[in-house]
Amino acid sequence: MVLAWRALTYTVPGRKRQQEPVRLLSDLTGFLLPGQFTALLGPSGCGKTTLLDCWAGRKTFGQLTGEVLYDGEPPTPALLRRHVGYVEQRDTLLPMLTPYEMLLYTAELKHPRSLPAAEKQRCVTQLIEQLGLGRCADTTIGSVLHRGISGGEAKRCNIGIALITRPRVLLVDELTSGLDSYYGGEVALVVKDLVRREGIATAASIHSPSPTTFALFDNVLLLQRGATVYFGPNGTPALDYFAATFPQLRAPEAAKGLADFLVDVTTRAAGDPQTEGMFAAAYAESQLRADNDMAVAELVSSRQAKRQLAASGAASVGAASSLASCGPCLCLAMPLQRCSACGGRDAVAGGSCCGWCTGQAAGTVTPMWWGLLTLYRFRSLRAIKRADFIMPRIGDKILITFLVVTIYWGLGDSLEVAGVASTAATLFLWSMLTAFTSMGILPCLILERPVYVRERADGLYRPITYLCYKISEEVAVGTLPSVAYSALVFYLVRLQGSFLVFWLVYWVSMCVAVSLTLLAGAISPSVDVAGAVLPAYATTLLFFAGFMIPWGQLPDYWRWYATIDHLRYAFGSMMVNQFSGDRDVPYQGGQPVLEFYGLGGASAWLFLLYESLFFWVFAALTWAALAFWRHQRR
Ligand SMILES: Nc1ncnc2c1ncn2[C@@H]1O[C@H](COP(=O)(O)OP(=O)(O)OP(=O)(O)O)[C@@H](O)[C@H]1O
Repeated sequence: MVLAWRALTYTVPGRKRQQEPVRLLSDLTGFLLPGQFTALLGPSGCGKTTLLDCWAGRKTFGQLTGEVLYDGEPPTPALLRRHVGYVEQRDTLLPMLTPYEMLLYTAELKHPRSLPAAEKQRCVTQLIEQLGLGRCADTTIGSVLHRGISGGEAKRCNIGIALITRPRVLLVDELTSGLDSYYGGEVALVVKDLVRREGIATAASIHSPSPTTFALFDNVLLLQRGATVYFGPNGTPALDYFAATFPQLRAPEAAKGLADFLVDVTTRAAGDPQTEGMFAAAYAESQLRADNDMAVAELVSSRQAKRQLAASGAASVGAASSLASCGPCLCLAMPLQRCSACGGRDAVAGGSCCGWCTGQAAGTVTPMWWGLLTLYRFRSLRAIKRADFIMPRIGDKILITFLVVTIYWGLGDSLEVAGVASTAATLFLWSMLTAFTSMGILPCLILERPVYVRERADGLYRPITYLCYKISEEVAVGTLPSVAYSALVFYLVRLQGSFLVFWLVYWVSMCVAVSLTLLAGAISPSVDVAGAVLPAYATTLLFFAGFMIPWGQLPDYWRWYATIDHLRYAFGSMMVNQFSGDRDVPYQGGQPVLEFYGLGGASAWLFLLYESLFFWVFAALTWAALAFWRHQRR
């Protein structure tokens, strides 16, 4: 596949309204050819990452003009996901997996489900070998706090993720960042080897490569302030160009130290108003630019002609095979037809499919249930073995259960005024417990956001799949222990009514708290913001739950808030369960208990139903935030 770009310009709005838009890329033209390795070079801030983002279709704002063409055509999101591997600057690996597991996990979600498991394992083993990851294949990736594989191995693992589907174009940001010259060279060598062997069109941005590493690149694209300064072959041709165009510069002898020379002169020139635009202007006027423009025009038209030829050939094969469309969701018909939309590789021209059954229509190659299964298999099963995952979910509840049981031991069946008051306090405490303790899961939610953003952009799963995975994981971890805490509190405090209702209220509150916490995590830009917003919101709920101020004593203008306070339904349901029937005895001022708390005539089951509605509302809002709210502006 050939990647070509023509007259590419990218501008972002100025920081203040009155400010002019800022041009980050100016009139760039060039191409990446199969099997060639291109270095993206230039001073820090010259626009290397911006250009990679534009090629990979990852820009979320700003104005992009000009053309980015893959084999002569503007790319579709499906083409970018399938044929373009993008290794971003920042590592986005799952710390609890090993490199082998990380690659296999990605393979399970990026390859069609129809590809046999043995074939996926074979692809991963081959990649591990090609990337030289054999020695650390079974070492945990780790994180800053728990060291695992080295920085170079992590970089190679990230490159492996981009190579899983054997992309035709590979884009790598900061190929050697954070690595010493030896490991940087090693990573570059591995990529070079793959590029040549697999015929991948590859570009990598790089800072201060050693001469040996730089010599691995076939071409150089040198940028300065978003403009091309040089685009052409590496080595002597680059030196010759600079020597001929700028005889006043003292070029390094031969190609040794060429990368440093190029970056040094352009960086120095960028600081001097007299020489700032000199390099870009010279390139724009040069024969080299004219040749590059012509090469791009030829490449684009020849690729377009080739595609048209292929399309007309495919149409005639399709007509001859007379395959019927498999139509909407006729999943069972697909293995027989192996239609192009579902099978990808085993395409038979002429077949078509709605794609829902495979997930293709939603931008993934696997259906939702497969995505969920893979997330459980690779992430949840490992997470539940870790103390730092389990403790925030269980430890705090054990402590609160211990306190409630030891403080209110055996008081739950008392109908004295003091007994009723202490039981109401116990039920209030118990109904609000999950709203506060669920906050323990916030940090890990926000910290894994970069992984979510990358995996979603790579088409591994949809926001709904991720949401269902997160909710079900939390609920699954909390359900069994919830029976234990509820039973301890219910029977040891000697609470009355139905244990089933008591436990169900706790369980539904836990589900509501999970979806609320996920919502806070999804909309908050950082752990700090989420950590401030969520407790503040939960605290407001306490005032209107019906215990601190009974419903009847609430000012009229605050009743609306009590109506949308889910704790009110949790507390109300527990109170009705505890005090209905004979236990609804006269309480303060001679009023029956339930009437005093504004619960006269209320139904425990109906309140439970109201409370469960909050779960769906918060979950729907979380889905919308995951799908449409972009924290990353790039
Ligand atoms: N959203 C934005 N608004 C304004 N300026 C931006 C925005 N995004 C990037 N820039 C600026 O655009 C320039 C190019 O940024 P980019 O990240 O592409 O540089 P780079 O060459 O990759 O840098 P480095 O080598 O240090 O990673 C920088 O000066 C950066 O500050």
